[in-house]
Amino acid sequence: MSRVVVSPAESFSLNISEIAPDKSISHRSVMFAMLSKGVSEIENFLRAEDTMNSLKIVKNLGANVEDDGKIIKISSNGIQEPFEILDCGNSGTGMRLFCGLLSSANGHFVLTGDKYLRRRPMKRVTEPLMSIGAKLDGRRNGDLAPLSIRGASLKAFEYESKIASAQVKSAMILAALRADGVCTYTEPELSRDHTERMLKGMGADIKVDGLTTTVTPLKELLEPLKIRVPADPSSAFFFAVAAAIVPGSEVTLECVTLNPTRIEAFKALERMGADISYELTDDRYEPVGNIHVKYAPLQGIVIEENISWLIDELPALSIAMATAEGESIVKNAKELRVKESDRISTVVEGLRACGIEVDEYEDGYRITGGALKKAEVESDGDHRIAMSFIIAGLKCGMKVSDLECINTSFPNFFELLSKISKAEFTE
Ligand SMILES: O=C(O)C1=C[C@@H](OP(=O)(O)O)[C@@H](O)[C@H](O)C1
Ligand SMILES: C=C(OP(=O)(O)O)C(=O)O
Repeated sequence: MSRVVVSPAESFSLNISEIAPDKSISHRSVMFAMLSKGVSEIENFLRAEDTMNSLKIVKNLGANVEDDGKIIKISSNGIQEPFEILDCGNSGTGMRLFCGLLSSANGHFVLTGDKYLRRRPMKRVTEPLMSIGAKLDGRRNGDLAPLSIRGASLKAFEYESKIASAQVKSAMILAALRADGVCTYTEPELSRDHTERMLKGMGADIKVDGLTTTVTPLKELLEPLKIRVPADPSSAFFFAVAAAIVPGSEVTLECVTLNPTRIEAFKALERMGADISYELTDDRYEPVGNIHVKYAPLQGIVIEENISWLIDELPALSIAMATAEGESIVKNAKELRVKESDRISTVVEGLRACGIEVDEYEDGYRITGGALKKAEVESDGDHRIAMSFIIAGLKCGMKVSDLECINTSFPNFFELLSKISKAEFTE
């Protein structure tokens, strides 16, 4: 299944309750279980490559994992030095958060990943961690994986980050839990806050005041985590765009996290004209609920603030922008260049292949909405690019190649797509 030809869709009306579970929360759930004194129970864990790699790493670090296929139970007697190299696969979240978790653990650890992850910058975590005493190294002076970590004693810190990154923030919060005094971390814009919510829910002393998070190191192990992972808004968003661009369509996306740091792309789609409503159904670690999206003609939009709140959805949003009336601009989104692919280049090249006028900037792009035409697009090994252009195919037909990457975050994507469109696979 390395290439797919997608046919244009007729109007559809769907309820989807099987959107892939949240990737950010799934990674964190298995890592944080290692900081607790009892048995953590994780229901609806994302069984995709990125998060299964994190689960495997947690096992290699000595956790006791029982999995009946529905609930994963994890208990730990503390992090053990592993016999294996720890392979994070394609996952930036996995690699960067493990750096924070392992920096203070007893032993030697080697983290690696696939060829895409091994080209992504790691200095953003290795540098601040090393500044508080962590012993890390990697290719290009600690910027590129494979990374090695020798656990060490960490000093208390007051760190001001220049980038709004939940991965960096989470790595530093995990380090702070084992530091020798109270720590503060300040970010330039609020990034997704699952780490703070989940660790607080487990009893950690974490206070958030605007952009500053204060962490008091653990005096004892945390309470076990008992969580049902909600659906991932970043995965749900592909089907939101599908409903927003196929005239006469509507979709209800069930049990999605409604965390405000995660649903900004839905808000942007709403500002473009789509008819969107939200219904809260649960609120434990996270607000969770249903999102209803109904087609309406779209207008262009400018996106320049709170970029980290919709960074992963920008490729899919750019498909909506390409079908909208008028111009859309994305600015301040340089981070897109260091994701699984350089998502500014892959979006720009893909849309140009579909006949859309696009200007590329260092930190974003300008899209002039128009008639998308069928083209052949390569994903460059990037799941979000592959799924975004498949969704564009619902409008005009599309051939997309290099599809295996979709398994990193959304293994049942094609099963759900088949409810809307005919997809034919070729080698
Ligand atoms: O913390 C997380 O779970 C994530 C944070 C974001 O990355 P950055 O921290 O690099 O912005 C996001 O792009 C990634 O998909 C998941
Ligand atoms: C950027 C992403 O993930 P990660 O950084 O964890 O590889 C993503 O899923 O779009």
